[in-house]
Amino acid sequence: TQSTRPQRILGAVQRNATRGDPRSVVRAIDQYCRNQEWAMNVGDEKGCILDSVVSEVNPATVLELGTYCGYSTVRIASLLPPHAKLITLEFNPEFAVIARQVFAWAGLEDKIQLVEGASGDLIPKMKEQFGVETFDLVFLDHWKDRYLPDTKLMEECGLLRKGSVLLADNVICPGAPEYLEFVRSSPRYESQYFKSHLEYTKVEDGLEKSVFLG
Ligand SMILES: O=C(NC/C=C/[C@H]1O[C@@H](n2cnc3cncnc32)[C@H](O)[C@@H]1O)c1cc([N+](=O)[O-])cc(O)c1O
Ligand SMILES: [Mg+2]
Repeated sequence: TQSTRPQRILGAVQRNATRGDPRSVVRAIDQYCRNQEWAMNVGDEKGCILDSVVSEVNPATVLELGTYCGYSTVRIASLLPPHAKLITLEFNPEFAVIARQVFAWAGLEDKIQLVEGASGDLIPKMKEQFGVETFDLVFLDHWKDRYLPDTKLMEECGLLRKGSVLLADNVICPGAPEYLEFVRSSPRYESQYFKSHLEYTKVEDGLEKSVFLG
């Protein structure tokens, strides 16, 4: 039977990456998606911006919305301090199965908690079910029309504190216009645009970093 794109990405990791070496997993996925088959990973160019924001924030608690194959999850987790926690939400069970194997190959299972379900349902349960107070960093990379409603939901659920950083992928392509308008005009956020390119292409895209001011 025909394999799926996530299955082929996992195959590229298992063939080309070194077990327990997260950076080799990231490199294997980038090489496969640049040379063989495009996929919606944040990619190597925007990934460097992601790395710099993660290093600057040095978060103890991270929330990722939209795991897909786990490329950005591995990229973030590989930079976290020893006792930091990364929770990633994914509602497609097939993608979750692949992502868990990618985390295992990278040797990062202990740092990453993948929770299967829809962000809109899971965000209100974060405190009670997952013992989270607030998130130091949130990486938004799920359906673009969910960025704004989920941000408002995180605020309402008290999951953001003064200084929490939201980092959103694809604010230009495919685009998240309502989200961008909100974080750039709201007095409760200090926003900054990092211009880059859509993964593995020359098309403009970028990341928007928004600090919650409380
Ligand atoms: O569409 C894009 N991303 C959507 C990502 C979606 C991923 O997040 C999950 N998800 C969605 N809502 C969810 C709610 N809750 C949990 N998981 C969820 C989906 O099951 C998928 O694994 C995209 C598209 C392009 N592009 O060039 O077309 C480029 C990119 O970088 C992209 O990120
Ligand atoms: Mg993306």
